[in-house]
Amino acid sequence: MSPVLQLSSLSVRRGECPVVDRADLSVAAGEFVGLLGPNGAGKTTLMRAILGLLPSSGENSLRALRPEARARHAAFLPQEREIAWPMPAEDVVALGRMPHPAATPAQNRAAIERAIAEMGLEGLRHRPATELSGGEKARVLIARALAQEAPVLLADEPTAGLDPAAQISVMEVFAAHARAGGTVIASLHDLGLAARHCTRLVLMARGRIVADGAPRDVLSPENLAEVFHLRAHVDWRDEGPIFQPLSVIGR
Ligand SMILES: Nc1ncnc2c1ncn2[C@@H]1O[C@H](COP(=O)(O)OP(=O)(O)OP(=O)(O)O)[C@@H](O)[C@H]1O
Repeated sequence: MSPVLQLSSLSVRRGECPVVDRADLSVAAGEFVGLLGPNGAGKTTLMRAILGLLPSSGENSLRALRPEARARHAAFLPQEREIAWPMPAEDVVALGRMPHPAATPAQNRAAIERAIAEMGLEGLRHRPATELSGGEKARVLIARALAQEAPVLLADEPTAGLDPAAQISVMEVFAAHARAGGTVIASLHDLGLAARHCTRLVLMARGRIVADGAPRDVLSPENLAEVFHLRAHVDWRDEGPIFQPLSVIGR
């Protein structure tokens, strides 16, 4: 299957330092990729570079698209959960339709309603978005990204600040998006959620991709120790892995 995103030797420099260092990545339709790595590993920088929000060198298939086409191809959930205007939550979700000027009102309404339902926002839709809690705002912004109906969804820490049930719901919505032929790349710090829901994990450390593959291979005891400085209990059960960080090592 041809990739929906292809990076070759993608690098981003901040001053003298490469903060993303020669990243090679090929992602196909149907994949739910968990982007992992400790704080400062380069996950946000990589996602922003993929979207053309930061200058980068190397090859990036999205860069070939004009900005309007890129916005239809890839939606982005930024790490910051800021909503500046006191507009109703459903109007924030509707902003996801901006890259679709040729869509009919019915198409727009259907996409907005789907996103509101997927994020369980029916009871919040008329509330001013600025008055919502942190987790509620996060769900509104995820719904905005879903309403964009882009085949590729890049989400920067989508589960941060969400209660456990909301975290699982978001991961299930993303997994369903991938099963329906979309592609999701989400940076995650919860290794258990990543192992349980993602089809593939990409592990970054100091700007480099150091492991890429099935959750069981990427979350090896060696990678947990060397990259995360963690000793953990991982039980790879049939119903899904159970992951428990136990202690910090070698730091
Ligand atoms: N504007 C900037 N100027 C200089 N260095 C920066 C800038 N933005 C980010 N960096 C550095 O780039 C590195 C990668 O940052 P990035 O935000 O991509 O990491 P991350 O993996 O997303 O981390 P986290 O898990 O903490 O969100 C970090 O060392 C960070 O300090």
